[in-house]
Amino acid sequence: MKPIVSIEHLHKRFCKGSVCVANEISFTINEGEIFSVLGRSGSGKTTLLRMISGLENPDSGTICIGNTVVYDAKTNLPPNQREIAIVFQNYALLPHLNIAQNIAFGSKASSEEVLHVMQKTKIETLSSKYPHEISGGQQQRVALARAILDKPKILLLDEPLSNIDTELRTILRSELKEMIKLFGITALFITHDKEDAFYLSDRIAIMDGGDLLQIGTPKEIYNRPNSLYCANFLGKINILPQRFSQGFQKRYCRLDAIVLGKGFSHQARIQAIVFYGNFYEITLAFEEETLMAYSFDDSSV
Ligand SMILES: Nc1ncnc2c1ncn2[C@@H]1O[C@H](COP(=O)(O)OP(=O)(O)OP(=O)(O)O)[C@@H](O)[C@H]1O
Repeated sequence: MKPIVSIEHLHKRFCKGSVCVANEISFTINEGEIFSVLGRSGSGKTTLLRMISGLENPDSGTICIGNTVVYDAKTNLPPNQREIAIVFQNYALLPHLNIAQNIAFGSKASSEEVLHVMQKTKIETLSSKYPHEISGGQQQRVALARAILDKPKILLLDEPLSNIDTELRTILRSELKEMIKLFGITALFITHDKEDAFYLSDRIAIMDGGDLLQIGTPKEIYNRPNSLYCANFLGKINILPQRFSQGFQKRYCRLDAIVLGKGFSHQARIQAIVFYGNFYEITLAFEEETLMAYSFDDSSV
């Protein structure tokens, strides 16, 4: 796999050194990959994206995009020389320009290339409309068309699905993935939403307090979290008491890893049952501890 973005030992502190937002971060993003940085608010995701794009200066480290060093101790290329494109949360379309003008704005692309990208993103019929006259989904496609027109090496997506209601979000998310894969774009997606990250990503990096805690495929980080923080962050877990952890390699396990009624031979009192529609969440009380499990089977509840 060919790395398109390589970050080495990226370091950044704010507020005269008191807030660390990037702590010696190193990772690569491969060609054609959707790579997500997932973390809680304030974990440093946006600052990382801003440093890659050249909108924020790191304190130290190296950033390479394609074969070009865009930042190191001696280099600091401005955003327009980094071969990047950014899609912001609100899409940042210019209200006084029509859709075709919005897409072509600031680009050296020919009118044929603008038309081609509009056809590919299925927005050619919106050409003379203005941003306020089109839907949220169409706005996303316009923002994407504008971003990919100049064939950036990396597309940076800064929480584009935030503040959108659940129903539309699901549609936009699937369109976003379809478009990115259709154009073979390499993308860095910043998000605090686990479901979005799982849906969109080839690999996910979990970030907290300026640290990159774990990088892996969605399955790897869900099934083999490398810390209690990552395990907890991605879904509910049980921290296993010693007597249950016999036979398990791990100290903790996910609720869906416990199958009730099949060889589960410990005496327990059912403390709570919560019905979630397609499954139950059951809290079992033992003598000294509680354990939570999911059941997808009405007969065991
Ligand atoms: N220009 C700045 N000056 C001082 N502190 C800043 C600055 N920008 C960000 N911070 C602080 O750095 C930390 C990380 O901010 P950042 O916006 O990168 O986090 P985030 O994970 O993207 O959060 P969110 O999802 O809320 O945007 C926060 O504590 C924030 O208050």
